[in-house]
Amino acid sequence: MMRFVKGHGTENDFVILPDPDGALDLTPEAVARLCDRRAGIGADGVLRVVRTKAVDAGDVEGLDGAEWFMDYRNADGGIAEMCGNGTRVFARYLVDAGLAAPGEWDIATRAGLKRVTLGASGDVSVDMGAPVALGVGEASLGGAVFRGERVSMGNPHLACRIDEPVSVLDLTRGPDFDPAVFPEGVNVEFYRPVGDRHLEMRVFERGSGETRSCGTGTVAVAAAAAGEAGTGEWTVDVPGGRLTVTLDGRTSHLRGPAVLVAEGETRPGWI
Ligand SMILES: N[C@@H](CCC[C@H](N)C(=O)O)C(=O)O
Repeated sequence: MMRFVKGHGTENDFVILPDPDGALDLTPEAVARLCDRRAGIGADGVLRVVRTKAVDAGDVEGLDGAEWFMDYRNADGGIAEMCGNGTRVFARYLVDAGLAAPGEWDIATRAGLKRVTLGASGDVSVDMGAPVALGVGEASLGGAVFRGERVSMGNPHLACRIDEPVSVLDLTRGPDFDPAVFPEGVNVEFYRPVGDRHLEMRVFERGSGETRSCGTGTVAVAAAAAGEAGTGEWTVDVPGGRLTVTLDGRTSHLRGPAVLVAEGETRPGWI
């Protein structure tokens, strides 16, 4: 039996598993079953909520500055370094559960400490760190080749600018890419400018398929659209809503809604 909370950030949805002492043996198979939209609870990923001192986060240093570690898993059970919407929903959960106070504090992730800012309700903002531009790359979809900017947000992205509305894309199948260029896989974003510092975006996420939003992806496309010296506030419309990205040349911030919608328990023996 497992206690869970369900939440989302601009419809990028998560099963949240409170596991303060790290007692849960969370296998990839269990994650995939939880995220299954027909036979499980259904989600783009899992956020295990565990005390930093109760986990071994590999070679990531400096995490003990944060009480809570976000153990993020993709819907296919795979591990990802970072999830922008996940950190926002994770922070909302901690405040809602009385495990942290509204304000400003760090969450430990596999991509290092991420500082969140939130009130007792409303939007959650997270300092996502500096987007790292890695040069051009390409992916193909439905026989067409899309060139874009490779960007690391701790996790890998390919941000492809397109000229037509993003709604025309068929993302029922994922883009193909060269595994020699993206040995860890890649999250592929398609974006189009629709106004002044205003973009629309769709994404095909590594390990989850098309999702209705991706926080690291929105920062990656804002950074790609802004170019090298770009700073300022960007609005990014995704199928699940609207996110705001602020670039200041040193770091990036992601702001938007984070909502908890349900809680419950899995049936004994199911997982
Ligand atoms: N939706 C997330 C990103 C989740 C991880 C991604 N699928 C990966 O494998 O890198 C976000 O909001 O950033």
